Amino acid sequence: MISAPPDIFRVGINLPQVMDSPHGLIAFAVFASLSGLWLAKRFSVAKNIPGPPSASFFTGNLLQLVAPETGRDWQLNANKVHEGVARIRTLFGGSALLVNDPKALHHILVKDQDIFEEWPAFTATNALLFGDGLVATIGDQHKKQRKMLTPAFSIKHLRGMTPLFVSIARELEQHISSMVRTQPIEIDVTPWLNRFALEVIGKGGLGHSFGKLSQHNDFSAAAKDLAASVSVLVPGAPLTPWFKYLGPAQFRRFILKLIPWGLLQRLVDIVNIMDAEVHKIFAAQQKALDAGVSDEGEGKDIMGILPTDTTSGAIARLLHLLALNPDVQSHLRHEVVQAFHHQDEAIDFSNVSALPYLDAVVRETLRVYPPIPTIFRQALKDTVVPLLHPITGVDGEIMKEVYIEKGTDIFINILGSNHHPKTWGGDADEWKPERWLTDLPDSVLRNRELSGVYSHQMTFLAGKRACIGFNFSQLEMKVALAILIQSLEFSLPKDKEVGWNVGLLMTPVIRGSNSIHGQLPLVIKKLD
Ligand code: HEM
Repeated sequence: MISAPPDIFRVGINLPQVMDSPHGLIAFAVFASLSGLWLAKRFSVAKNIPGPPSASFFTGNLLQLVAPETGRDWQLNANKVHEGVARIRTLFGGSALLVNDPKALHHILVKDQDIFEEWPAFTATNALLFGDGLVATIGDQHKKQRKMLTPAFSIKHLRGMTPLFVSIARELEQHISSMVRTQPIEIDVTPWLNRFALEVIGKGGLGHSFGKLSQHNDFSAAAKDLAASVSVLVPGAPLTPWFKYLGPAQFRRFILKLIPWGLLQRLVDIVNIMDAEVHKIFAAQQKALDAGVSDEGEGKDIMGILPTDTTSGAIARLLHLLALNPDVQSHLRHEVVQAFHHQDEAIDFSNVSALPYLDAVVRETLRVYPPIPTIFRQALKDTVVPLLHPITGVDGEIMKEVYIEKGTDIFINILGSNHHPKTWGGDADEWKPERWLTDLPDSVLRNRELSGVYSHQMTFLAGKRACIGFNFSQLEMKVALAILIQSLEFSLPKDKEVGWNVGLLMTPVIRGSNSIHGQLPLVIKKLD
C-alpha cells in the first residue's frame, strides 16, 4: 500500500511556505518567470470594473480566494461588496473577473458558450492526470464524447440502476450499524462515504467493483486524496499546459520523480494507482466483450468518467447539517420511514425522487453549500456581456454591460450565484429546507436568466459543459440518505469542531488539526 507521508496534507503547504524551502523556491522561480510571460497581456483587463484590493503583487487575491478556512466567505463577500462582476487580481498584477450576475452567467455559459471555453490549465491538468476524457477535451471532440455518454445518464437508465444503488447503500448501512450496535460511537464518515460513492460509480457506471466497503483499498484512498492534492497545487495551475511539451508521459513521470516534494510525489502515486486500476477495468471489459457477455442495464458505457468525491462530499455535508439540526433530522426520518417502512425493495427511482422533505433538504444543501464553489472559463475573443443588475464602474459610470477582452480569465462564482440576494432574497445565506416547500420568489421563478441545469442553481452549472451526472448524483444522495437515516442517528462530537475548507472542492476538516485531509467525525447511534 502506498500511503502519504504524514505532513503532506497540512494546510501549511501553501505558496508562502513553499517559498521557505529551497526546492519550493526554485519551483516558484520557474513558475514566476513562465507565468509572468503568460500574463503579460493581461494588465489592461477590465480596468473600470471595481473589485477588492490586491493583497500582494505576486499572488493578487488568489490566496484569499483559496484560503482553506476563509476562502468561502471571501468568495461570497467579493461579489456582495462588488455586486455581480468583480475584478480580482491574479499573479503579478494580472486580472480576472469573478462573476455571479445571472444574465452575465447565462451569456458566458449558455448563449455565448462558444466564446467562453474551459480554462486551458483545467483541461491540461485533466489530460495529464486522467488522459483525454470528457473533462480534458474542448470543441467538437468534447461535443462528440458528450453525445456518446449522454444516454448513460438518462432517467430510464437511472431507473434501472436504482436497485443497485439501494444494495450498495444497504451494505454501507450494515457496516456502520455493525460498528455502533452496542453503543453510539464516533466515526469519521468520510472514508465510508468515499468508498460508497466509488462503488456506486464503479458498479453503476463501469460494472466493476472496487471491493468490499469495509475494506481499505488503495484506489479509494487515492480518489479521496486527489482533490486535496490538486487543490493545494492550484496556484501552479498556469504551468500545466506547458508541462505536456516536456516530452512523452514516461519522461514526464521520470522528471517528476526527481522532484523531492512530498505532495507532488503523492499526486504521482495517485495517478499511477488510478491508471493501473483503469487498465484492469478496461482489460476485464474487453474480456467480457470478447466472451459475448452482455453489459446491458449496468451502464458500463459511462467508461472514461473518473470517480470524483463531489457526491460523497455532498452526502457528508447533508449528514453534518442533519447532525447540526436534529429537528430537521427527525422530520426527515419520519418522512422516509413512513414511505418505506425499512423495506429496501419499496424504494424505487420515482418514489425516492418524489419525497418532498428529502427533496427540499437536498436542494437547499446543494444551493447553500455547492461542493464546487468556483469554476473557470477563458474568453476566446473580445466580447460584450450584458448584466441583469447594473454595476457602478470605478469612474462612477453605471455599467449595464461589461467589455471582456480576449484571454480574460473568468471565475464563475457558483457559490455567490446560489447566494445572490437579488435572486434568493435577504435570507439567501440561510439553510432553510422549507423554502422549497412553498412557492419560490418571482425573482427565482420568473428569472429567465437563471440557466442552471438543476433547480435554478449553478451547483451543476449550465450549458454545454454542465454536469452530465447531476441526476445520477441526486439519486445517489437520496438513496444513501433514505437508507442511513431510517436506522441511524447522527450527532456532533462534543470535543471537536468541524469546519469546511475551500479548495477545488469543499472538504470537511477538524478545526485546529491544521490539515486539509478530509475528516468528518460524527457520533452515530443505532436506532431500534
Ligand atoms: C454533488 C455532486 C456533483 C457536483 C456538485 C458536480 C458539479 C459539476 C460541475 C460544476 C461541473 C462543470 C465543470 C466545468 O465546467 O468545469 C461538472 C461536470 C461534470 N460532472 Fe459533475 N458534479 C457532481 C457529480 C457528478 C457525478 C456523480 C458524475 C458522474 C457519475 C459527474 C460527472 C461529470 C462530468 C463527466 C462532467 C464534465 C461534463 C462536460 O465537460 O461535459 N458529476 N460537475
